[in-house]
Amino acid sequence: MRVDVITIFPDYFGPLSLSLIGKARGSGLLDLEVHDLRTWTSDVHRTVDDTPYGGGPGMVMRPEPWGQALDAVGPGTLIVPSPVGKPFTQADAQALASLDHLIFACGRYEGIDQRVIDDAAARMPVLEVSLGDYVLFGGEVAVIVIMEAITRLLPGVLGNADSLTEESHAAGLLEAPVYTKPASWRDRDVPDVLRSGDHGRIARWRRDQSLLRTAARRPDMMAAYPPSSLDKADRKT
Ligand SMILES: COc1ccc2nc(C(=O)O)sc2c1
Repeated sequence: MRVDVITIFPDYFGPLSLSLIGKARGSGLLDLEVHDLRTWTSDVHRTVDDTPYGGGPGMVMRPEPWGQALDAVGPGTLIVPSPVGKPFTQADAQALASLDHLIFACGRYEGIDQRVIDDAAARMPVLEVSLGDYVLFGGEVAVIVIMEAITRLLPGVLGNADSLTEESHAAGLLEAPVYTKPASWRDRDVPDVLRSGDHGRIARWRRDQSLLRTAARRPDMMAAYPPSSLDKADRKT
């Protein structure tokens, strides 16, 4: 997968050289390049923003540098983290992980001139996404989160791909509690079923725990969880 990130703060992306993402880059599974938007400015002050038409607080990112930057690195699928974007989900991460070329545009200030998005949409798929109902300083942190969600889904990145099938949101439920040694810790014991060796019982216990957790913490996910799959899964275990 090829990924281009365009930002006025390239140093924000140091974390993408660490851990499993760093390894994915080193092994060639992920070809990631971070670009400084100011590369595509032409004035001595390398200006990327200006006052908003219609008045109002703050500054808006100018269209010219963005247009030239996207011409240079595109076409691909353009992802623009934004407070007005669609909520980013695990399903989005799974869909994006199957694509060949992603381009991330990191907004700052009050945002990017809308014509940049409209012009890009005439030449490539554009997704405006938000991480949640809160506002960050800019898109950079959102890109790091999205990149982590996508990269871990790339074949060969996670040592044990089985982790992907049981984890929260993968199957539409929150995952069950996890335990490791010691069997007793500060007078708290690991549930006996997990030490029983009875894989059928263990699978049923984990599923029940997932359903209880999801119902308690994420009723929205439960509402979206098709009853048919509840029956199917119960038949399986
Ligand atoms: C100006 O660019 C921004 C500003 C805030 C912001 N907040 C996001 C979020 O996902 O919460 S993405 C994003 C982009």
